[in-house]
Amino acid sequence: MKYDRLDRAAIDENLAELGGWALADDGLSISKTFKFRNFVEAFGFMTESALAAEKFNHHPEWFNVYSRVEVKLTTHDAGGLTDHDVKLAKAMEKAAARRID
Ligand SMILES: C[C@H](O)[C@H](O)[C@H]1CNC2=NC(N)=NC(=O)C2=N1
Repeated sequence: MKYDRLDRAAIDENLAELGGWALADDGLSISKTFKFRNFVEAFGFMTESALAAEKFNHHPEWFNVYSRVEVKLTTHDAGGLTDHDVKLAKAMEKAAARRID
């Protein structure tokens, strides 16, 4: 397990590659809102993301209402952003193939 915090240059680089993720004002987390056609699609995304999270032992903070899932990623053990957040964000992008915007 690597808990090294990413520096600002690494964060910016990864955010540019990921697309659509916003860095929090305090620089300690990234977030993105995913929209789906309905609750089943949103929950499918959450299910696939949950399996990736378990595999990585790295878990999202998230909030779901019907077809919308708001996601926030941070590494609690490191008090900020690490490679683990980037890895989970990439897995969530894959899981969100059926998003509508
Ligand atoms: C004990 C367990 O391995 C740790 O608490 C893991 C679990 N999932 C985690 N998820 C996230 N997002 N940050 C962590 O620091 C973290 N730590």
